[in-house]
Amino acid sequence: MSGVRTMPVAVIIGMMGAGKTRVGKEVAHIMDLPFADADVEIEHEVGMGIPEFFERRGEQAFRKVEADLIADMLEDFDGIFSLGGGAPMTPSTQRALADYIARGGRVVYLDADPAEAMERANRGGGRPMLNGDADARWKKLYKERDPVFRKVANVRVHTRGQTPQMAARKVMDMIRERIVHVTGTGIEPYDVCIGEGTMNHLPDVLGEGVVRVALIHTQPVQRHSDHARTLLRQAGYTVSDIVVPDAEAGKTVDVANGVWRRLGDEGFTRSDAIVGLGGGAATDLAGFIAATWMRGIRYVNCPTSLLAMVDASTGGKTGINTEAGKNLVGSFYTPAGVLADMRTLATLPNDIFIEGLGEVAKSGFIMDPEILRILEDHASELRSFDGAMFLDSGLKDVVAELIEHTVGVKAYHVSADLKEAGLREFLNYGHTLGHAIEKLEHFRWRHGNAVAVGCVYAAELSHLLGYIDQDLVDYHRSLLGSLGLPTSWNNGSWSDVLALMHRDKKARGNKLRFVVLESVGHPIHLEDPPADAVEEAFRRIQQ
Ligand SMILES: NC(=O)c1ccc[n+]([C@@H]2O[C@H](COP(=O)([O-])OP(=O)(O)OC[C@H]3O[C@@H](n4cnc5c(N)ncnc54)[C@H](O)[C@@H]3O)[C@@H](O)[C@H]2O)c1
Ligand SMILES: O=C(O)C(=O)C[C@@H](O)[C@H](O)[C@H](O)COP(=O)(O)O
Repeated sequence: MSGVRTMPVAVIIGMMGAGKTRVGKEVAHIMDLPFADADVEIEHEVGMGIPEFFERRGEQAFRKVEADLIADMLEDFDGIFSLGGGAPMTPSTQRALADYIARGGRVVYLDADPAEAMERANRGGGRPMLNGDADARWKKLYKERDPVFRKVANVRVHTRGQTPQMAARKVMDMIRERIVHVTGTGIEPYDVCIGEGTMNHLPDVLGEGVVRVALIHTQPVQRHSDHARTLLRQAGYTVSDIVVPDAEAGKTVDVANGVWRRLGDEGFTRSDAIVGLGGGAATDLAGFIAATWMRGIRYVNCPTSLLAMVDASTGGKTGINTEAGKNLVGSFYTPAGVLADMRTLATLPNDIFIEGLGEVAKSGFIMDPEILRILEDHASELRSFDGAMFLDSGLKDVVAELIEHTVGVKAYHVSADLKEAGLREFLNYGHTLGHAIEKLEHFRWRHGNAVAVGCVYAAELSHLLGYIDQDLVDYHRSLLGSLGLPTSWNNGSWSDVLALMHRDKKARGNKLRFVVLESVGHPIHLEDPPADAVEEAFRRIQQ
């Protein structure tokens, strides 16, 4: 073994005949990686074929050699590694795979159609585990192994009816996925899956108990909702397609009422589910419907805007706007999963992409300087985002990295403080003024743009009170400006702004509360700051 600790890019498991070797080789070929098959490695090591080894030494001896070899390869092989069908049944291998996953590994369960796999497994013979009535043996083994495979794998790929090339593409997309795990007190753990084709996981995330699915989406994302509907119908769900008014026009009590009526008319029960697909407005509404229908049913978010991917779809803040203000009615209600399918970004207009960078930068300011570095390094490419070119460009990896980091910041705060008793308020950096701007602009200003101005305002306030120096205020303006985000606003009176800031959810009684920075990555709560500083900071963002 070499001194440097390395590990496979992916480990492929599955039943005999699932295509582990064929598909694994194809994945390795496309990704330009080495491929190893545990059975072939074992044959080299023991100097004979597996049937002969079984016959001479028995299954127990074989499993011991197999487990030792797998343990070594999990520490020392940097490619695609396919395991024999029975390997994951050995407890020490299960532990080694769990450790590999904990180190960031991907254990892919290649879940083939039983008839196809059985037919392939029987071809050519040479499988000691299928001696006798091969079909009956295969079925028995499947019954024992399938639940274990599901447990030990963190990626499951269905290959029914697919050519090895198609299955390999699917595996590749899935092993390239980035997954952020959200957990914490009061949270049923769930994953945010980021990558190309993550929407394909919808049936797995919804699960088997669900019968009807309400697919809530807006018209501009029709192409993506068509795809989701097809996936859901293929998986056997009864799908109600619910198109809601676009953007903030969808986050109203009238729209919510219309959706509740549809759910009632179509017989939605507690075992049914909601899928929210679209920008943050659609996922906020869908989550709110899920939280309120029968006091809470399962929901999955499929965010399609950058902002929804990095922020709105995760964390369980659901809600609508009312006459009183933005997001003042809602609930904390956690999704069963979030599928951020980067393919959907191919149709995203440039201005809506840029808006999303407002929340990305906010997350950098409050916690993760790496986000700020990536934004600085790629500002001009990000600013020129073009959906039509995006998936074939190098920007794709940059954006995936930004999404993963930003969701990580969100998950950290949400995991520690789901109901926003303190720490989670830091995610609201820039929002006290931001929400007021949105309301005064009758929601024609985009959320992320308003948050960008709000961050500059918070920086000015922090500087006026002596927490940060002018350089950091200037940095806010230059970074946000370089991304194409606004840094000033001059379209409303101070008294209107102040009144709305008093309705912010962070306010207590007559006292305003803000989130400000002490330095990058160190936000603090600012309670009841002096009125003249609060107003002077506003004057400074008017220019
Ligand atoms: N719940 C939370 O934690 C949270 C966090 C941040 C923001 N939000 C909310 O999210 C909303 C803002 O989200 P947003 O910026 O996504 O705005 P949005 O939902 O209004 O979407 C912006 C526009 O882009 C369209 N769109 C989205 N994806 C598209 C795609 N792939 N192709 C083409 N068009 C697409 C939408 O239909 C809409 O017209 C606000 O209501 C904000 O309050 C909520
Ligand atoms: O998740 C949170 O908590 C946030 O504050 C994230 C914000 O970026 C987001 O805009 C959220 O919708 C604002 O929530 P609100 O409670 O201020 O309405």
